[in-house]
Amino acid sequence: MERLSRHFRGVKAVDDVSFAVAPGQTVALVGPNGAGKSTLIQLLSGVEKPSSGHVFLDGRRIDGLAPERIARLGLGRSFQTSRVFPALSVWDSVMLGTQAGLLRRTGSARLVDPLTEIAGELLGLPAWRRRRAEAHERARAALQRFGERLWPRRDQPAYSLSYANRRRLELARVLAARPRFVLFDEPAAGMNPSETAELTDLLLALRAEQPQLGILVVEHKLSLVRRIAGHAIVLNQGRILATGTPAEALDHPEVVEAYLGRARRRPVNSDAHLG
Ligand SMILES: Nc1ncnc2c1ncn2[C@@H]1O[C@H](COP(=O)(O)OP(=O)(O)OP(=O)(O)O)[C@@H](O)[C@H]1O
Repeated sequence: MERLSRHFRGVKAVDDVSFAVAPGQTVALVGPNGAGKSTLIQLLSGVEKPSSGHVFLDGRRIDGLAPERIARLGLGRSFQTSRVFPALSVWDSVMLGTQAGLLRRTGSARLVDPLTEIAGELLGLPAWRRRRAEAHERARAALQRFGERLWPRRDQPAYSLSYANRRRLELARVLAARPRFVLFDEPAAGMNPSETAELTDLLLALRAEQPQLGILVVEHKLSLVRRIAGHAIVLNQGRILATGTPAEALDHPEVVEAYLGRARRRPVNSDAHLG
């Protein structure tokens, strides 16, 4: 993103921010409440439009595009609160997630064309059967990534899942699209320390399996940030306050002074909560 800003009636939520995430890089975005992290994710995923500045994906400007178009170009995102429909089954929720990835390949202009879908299903067209088999495979892989957490519950409605499993389902939905870049908005929010450690291991495994995946993760839990991110960016009042390795950025004197006063008195590897 280049000189990206978003102002809301005088509030500079994001103010002249520029940085890049390369394929294979994991970047953490941290900062206190109200720093502008969520607004930045909204801008990158097309939900909000910038007041000024640009967003590029593979050198192509995407800041004017609709969110579903951006998703189809290979930029997936999770939401702070799960976006899966409560009444849908776990399986159907993840099947929905497969659509962006499959349509990216076919280049279809629409997310789902209902008439084609119905005709394909009724007639059992070969192309439709292939696409469906591929969607099944992606959904299965995305759910099984979470071990026994989601797969045995695939026929249950999403509302019956525990809180942590609903968060996992949100990530499975994103990963089922096989994005090339992902934006994770507080994936560990509300998780206890052992759930957070499990999620950290899962993200490390994901990175090992997909070494070209670019990840931008907003997270308050510094234990996760320190383990998975190669690079950290600290935002404060919409602007970049510090960047570097997580150790450099988080231990930067200004950051420590402003936000980690409490955490500094705790062991360094504690699950300090920034903000
Ligand atoms: N739609 C909006 N209208 C007006 N102000 C907004 C809007 N969205 C965000 N803001 C303001 O922009 C600033 C940045 O908010 P944002 O939610 O991006 O911060 P954040 O770093 O994600 O915080 P948190 O960690 O609490 O999620 C805040 O002052 C917020 O009140």
